[in-house]
Amino acid sequence: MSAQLLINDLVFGWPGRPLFAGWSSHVEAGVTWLQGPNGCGKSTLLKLLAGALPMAHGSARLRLPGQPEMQAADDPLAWRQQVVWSGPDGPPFTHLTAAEQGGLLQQLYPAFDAKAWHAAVDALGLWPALGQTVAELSSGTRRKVGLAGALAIAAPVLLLDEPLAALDAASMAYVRQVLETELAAARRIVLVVSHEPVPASRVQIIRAAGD
Ligand SMILES: Nc1ncnc2c1ncn2[C@@H]1O[C@H](COP(=O)(O)OP(=O)(O)OP(=O)(O)O)[C@@H](O)[C@H]1O
Repeated sequence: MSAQLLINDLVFGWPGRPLFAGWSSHVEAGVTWLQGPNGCGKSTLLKLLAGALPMAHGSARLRLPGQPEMQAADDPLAWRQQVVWSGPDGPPFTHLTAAEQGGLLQQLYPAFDAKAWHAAVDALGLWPALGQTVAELSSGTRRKVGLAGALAIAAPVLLLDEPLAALDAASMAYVRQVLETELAAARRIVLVVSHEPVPASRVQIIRAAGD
């Protein structure tokens, strides 16, 4: 059995904007590309799955080979160590340098892989940025620091929100190559929200409730 993410009866909306009204899905290992019109709730869905937003109702469960099933709500810390999210704004602690971000992730995530961090830093051209605080970096470089961190954690679930947006051509090619590798390995679950084409095993279309 490979990794499986099961979303059951998800209900969530923002005030005046219902998004999910009892939505269920079953995500297998491999790269799944989430598509849908602007504002349908793709980014919100990734935040819900990351545990950064509470569901109004429903559940997210993770099945990993040889391990007991986990539920997001049961142990939020354990969930976050298995489910890594990278958003378009870069890492949250902007007073830390890019190098310190790597150090922080190493302490937080047992699955942090220092070699993969250095490979991502190299490929994304981040060496000159390592000594600067995230707040001092351009928005594109900030995103790259967040992305390098997420790609360095060998967690069973990786959630990428617009990983290609605002990247230079070389960095885009690197992210696509990482996704190709994930596709070939198909060992973990990678969910990607992107308006740019990404290599993927399957596409899932999202529509907001009521649209
Ligand atoms: N923090 C928030 N507070 C209130 N409403 C929000 C918040 N975040 C998102 N929304 C609303 O929820 C809806 C879905 O937003 P979301 O960013 O998840 O959509 P999306 O499908 O990722 O859109 P896009 O393709 O434009 O990036 C939008 O109508 C948005 O305005």
